[in-house]
Order: sequence, then structure tokens, then C-alpha cells
Amino acid sequence: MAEQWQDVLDHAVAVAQKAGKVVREALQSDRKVSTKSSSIDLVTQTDQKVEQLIIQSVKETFPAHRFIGEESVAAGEPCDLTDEPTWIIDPIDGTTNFFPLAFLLIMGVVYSCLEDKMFVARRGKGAFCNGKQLRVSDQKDIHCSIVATEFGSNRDGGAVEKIFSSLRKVVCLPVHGVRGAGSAAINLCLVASGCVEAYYEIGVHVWDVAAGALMVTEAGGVLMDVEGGALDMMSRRILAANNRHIAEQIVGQIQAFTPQRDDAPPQQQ
Ligand SMILES: O=P(O)(O)O[C@H]1[C@H](O)[C@@H](O)[C@H](O)[C@@H](O)[C@@H]1O
Ligand SMILES: [Mg+2]
Ligand SMILES: [Mg+2]
Repeated sequence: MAEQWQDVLDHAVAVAQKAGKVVREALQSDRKVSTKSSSIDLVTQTDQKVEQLIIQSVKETFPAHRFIGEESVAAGEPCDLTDEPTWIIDPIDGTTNFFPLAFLLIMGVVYSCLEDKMFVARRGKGAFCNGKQLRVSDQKDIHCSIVATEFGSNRDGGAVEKIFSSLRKVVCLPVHGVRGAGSAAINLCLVASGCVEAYYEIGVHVWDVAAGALMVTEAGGVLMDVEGGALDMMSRRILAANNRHIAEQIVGQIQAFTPQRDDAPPQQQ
């Protein structure tokens, strides 16, 4: 008998490859950019087209499955994570070339379509890039560590102050360097691959991080809230690291704030 969920994972990889082709083609032509929550929260027709392509394809094969998709939520669909089999989709994450998918947090797929790198993780079975097993860095010294982060799309003055202040404190620990791939999903894959020791961000959404978060734990890393408690996928805050010691030193530098949760009820007009 085929292993449980293997058909779902195979479907996720196949649809990621199909979507990657659409994104690569669109990079030659699609420049129609619209805004969502703010002037720097951008969406293109390709984001919407790719999300629909994935949802249609999954529905045909797994009609009972549910979805949390970035562009569907932006269009008013609920962001409810239940015990039903649920696909969490970010059709394009970051600089128009990354593509994360998570299925009920038991498997994750991130396809970096310009590099043709397919990252796949399954709970309890490891994380892989193009078939090669991933392992986090074994660095234990924060001063020799590289930390990834992003400014995000929040331009509220108080939040920006805290983001800069946290970054200044992290830089001055000192750490070896700071990076940002422009994509939460890829930053998490960089932690899982051992290319950076840690990644933190406040303001991300569940679809930005669900797939990459599994990549990190399956590669031997840790996840927590930016204030050190357990990670809450809907809280829009995440810290991922190669080990707990590195994570806790970063926690000590972060000035946290609390964005509106992904699962908050819709705001009254
Ligand atoms: O490109 P997105 O899917 O919107 O995700 C981005 C997010 O918009 C940005 O605010 C974060 O800083 C990035 O880490 C996300 O990947
Ligand atoms: Mg995203
Ligand atoms: Mg996106």
C-alpha cells in the first residue's frame, strides 16, 4: 500500500512545478501590480492566477481538502485552520520567484522556480532540496552566526522603530552578518540548509512560513516565538534557528510587537 499522504506530497510537488513554469513565463510579461493592505503590500495577476491554478488542481484530485491561500484571504475568504486536511498556500513569496505550499503542517513544499530548487519536508521524515537531505548549521557561537530577517510591509511608525531597534541590537551582539532573501519561505530554507544560523520576522503570515517552518524542524532546527515562547503559527511572529542557544540570544535583542493575528475575526467597518 502506498505510504499515507505520499499522493498528497507528489501532487504538491507536481503542482509547484506547473506553477513555477507560469511564474517564469510571467516574469517576461506581467508587470500589472496592485496593492492590498498598504502601498507596499503588492500583488500581481500572476499571484492570483497561480493560487487559482493550485486550488483547482488540488480540488480535482482531493475534493474534500480545504485551503488557506494568501490571495483568497485577501479577497475575503476565512483564514481558519481546522483539523480538516488543509493546504496553506502562498502562490508567490517575496521577489516573484519563490513558491511555498504547506499541507496541514505535516508536509511543506517550497519551489524556488528561477533556481529550480525544490525544497520538500515531511514531518518525521526529514527535509530535502532536489533530493539531497538538509541539515542546519552546527554553529554554537552567536558571534560567528549569520542572521536573516526582513523589514516586512508594516510602515506604522512604532512598528518600524521596533524593527530597527531590534536589528541594531542583533547586529551589535555582534553577529557575523545579517541577510534577507526577500522571502520568508526562502529565509527558512536557508536556515534548514545551514546557510544562515537564524531567521526572525514580525508581520509575516501563516502562508509565508508554514512550509518553511517544517523545513527547519525536519533539518534539526528549532522554532519559537520572538519572545521565546512556543511558536504560534497564526501570531504573525517567528524565530527559527539552528539550535536553542542561538535562538535564545536573539530573543534577548528583539523588541516585540503584536500584529493583528491571521485568525482574528474580520474587522467591523
Ligand atoms: O511576497 P509575499 O507573499 O507578500 O510575502 C512576503 C511579505 O509580503 C513580506 O512582508 C515579508 O517580509 C516577506 O518575508 C514575505 O515573504
Ligand atoms: Mg509571502
Ligand atoms: Mg505571496
